[in-house]
Amino acid sequence: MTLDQAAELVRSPGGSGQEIAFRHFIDGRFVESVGQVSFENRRPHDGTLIGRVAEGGRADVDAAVMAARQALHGPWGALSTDERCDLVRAVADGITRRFDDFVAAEMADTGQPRSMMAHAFVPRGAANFKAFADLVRNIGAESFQTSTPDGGGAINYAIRKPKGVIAVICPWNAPLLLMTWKVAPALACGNTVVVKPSEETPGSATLLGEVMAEAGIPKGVYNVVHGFGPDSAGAFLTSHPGIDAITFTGETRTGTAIMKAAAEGMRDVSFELGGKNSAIIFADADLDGAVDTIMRSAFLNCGQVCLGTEKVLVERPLFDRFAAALKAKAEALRPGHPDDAATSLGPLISHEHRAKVLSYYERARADGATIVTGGGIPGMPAELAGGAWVQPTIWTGLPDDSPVVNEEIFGPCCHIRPFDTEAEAVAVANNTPYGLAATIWTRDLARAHRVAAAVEAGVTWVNSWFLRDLRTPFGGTKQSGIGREGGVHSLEFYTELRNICVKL
Ligand SMILES: NC(=O)c1ccc[n+]([C@@H]2O[C@H](COP(=O)([O-])OP(=O)(O)OC[C@H]3O[C@@H](n4cnc5c(N)ncnc54)[C@H](O)[C@@H]3O)[C@@H](O)[C@H]2O)c1
Ligand SMILES: O=C/C=C/C=C(\O)C(=O)O
Repeated sequence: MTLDQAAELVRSPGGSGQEIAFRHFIDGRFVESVGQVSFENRRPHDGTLIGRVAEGGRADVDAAVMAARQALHGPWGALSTDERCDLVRAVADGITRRFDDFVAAEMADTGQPRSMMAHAFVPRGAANFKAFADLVRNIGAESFQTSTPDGGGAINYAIRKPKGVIAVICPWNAPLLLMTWKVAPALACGNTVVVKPSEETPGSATLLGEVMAEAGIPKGVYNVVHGFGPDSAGAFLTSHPGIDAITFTGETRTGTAIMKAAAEGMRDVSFELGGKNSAIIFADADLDGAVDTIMRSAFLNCGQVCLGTEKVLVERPLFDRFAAALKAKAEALRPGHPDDAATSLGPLISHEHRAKVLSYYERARADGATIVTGGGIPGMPAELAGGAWVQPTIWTGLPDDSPVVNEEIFGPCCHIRPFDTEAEAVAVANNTPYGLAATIWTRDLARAHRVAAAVEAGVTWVNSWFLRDLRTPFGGTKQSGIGREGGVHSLEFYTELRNICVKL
């Protein structure tokens, strides 16, 4: 298949009625699986078939890792930092040029509204490549003037070398954003990558292969192998001896499995894992601002955002007004076709994931929740009835030990709980094995700083949410992650720092 054909197939997500073939992208070419095995890819908003996805076996993974190794020691490894960063920047320009194609691919794969994809998630694809091309081009390295007993002195200086061939394992909830958040720094630092997109969302990673070729990235630098996790491309990739490091975004329990694979051969890992994030809203908060923002942090992307809020803690004097205001806004959300401008709520990624979310809706009932709104499946028009739709849902009154307020649901739902003291709010927020994100709402900035430092989260927003400065350290504490990526912190993972001492 030529690159143009692949673009055409990915670009027209079923518009022409033809099935789209998502092939691997290995050594600069779109290829079928050696074993000719494939699986279905369906649209989450109506269940219709987008096409079939090649399922990578060991031979496909091996071919991709070999291509990445050859590129590393070939044309890619021979480039100067400036030449490499020029090419990485060209990828950002290529994504911008193909913006509509990426929006189409992400809408087809996730069912999310065009407005969200176009304004929130897809722009980050280009932004990620731009940020790291500019960072690596301009970053220096540390050195020391060292005293020596003979008085002659020495100079110690550090150099950064790429780690090698990086395995990039991606989730389905923000496919382009999250994959490029890893691929951009990996390439900018001189590595080569083998990407394993989620089985749910093959489109944008496949399309990016075309953009890489158009940008002049040498073949073998960026490779994509589709498939599943266990006993499939994911597990074959993370256990491949030719992989030098693994960056993974996904569920915490998957991280455990991947960490075991990484131990063989002592490969370094960078993990962005699950969360059960709290919003702490004090009585002096800007009520409208808090409601509008929690609406996004609880329901954006149909609640499928790792940084999203599922535990809402409200100081008692504000509790009733906050709950009523959030209920009204949630009930105004409109589920619908991703391309309908009136749509403000997309579906969940799959019927399998919907069954998981609905099991928590049932558990909330069993645990005695007051259902403020939602709790089931919305009535949808016939043409959308096959989609993985759920109602945005708000509960109050659950006990602190309910799984609904302790386990990650990853759906459009949240529990609102009153609190009376700052210490109580912090204790409830921290009562979780996760530690990914939190938001704090108060006009008392001394309290904001104090509570932000007390909450066990890798990322905390005050009077805001999901404001992202790509230079900041990003990652989870506790069981929400290992390592930090963002700005210079990404260099710590994607390069090996070596120290050289020269006797003067
Ligand atoms: N911390 C963050 O920044 C962040 C961002 C987005 C999503 N997430 C988390 O991701 C989860 C949702 O994504 P998901 O359902 O795709 O996660 P998942 O763990 O089910 O799958 C993620 C990826 O891992 C692959 N995989 C699964 N088992 C594997 C194995 N044994 N070996 C190798 N690869 C394997 C999958 O095929 C997929 O590509 C949520 O828990 C969410 O919190 C975290
Ligand atoms: O669903 C989780 C979103 C994660 C976002 C990022 O990793 C980011 O903003 O870089």
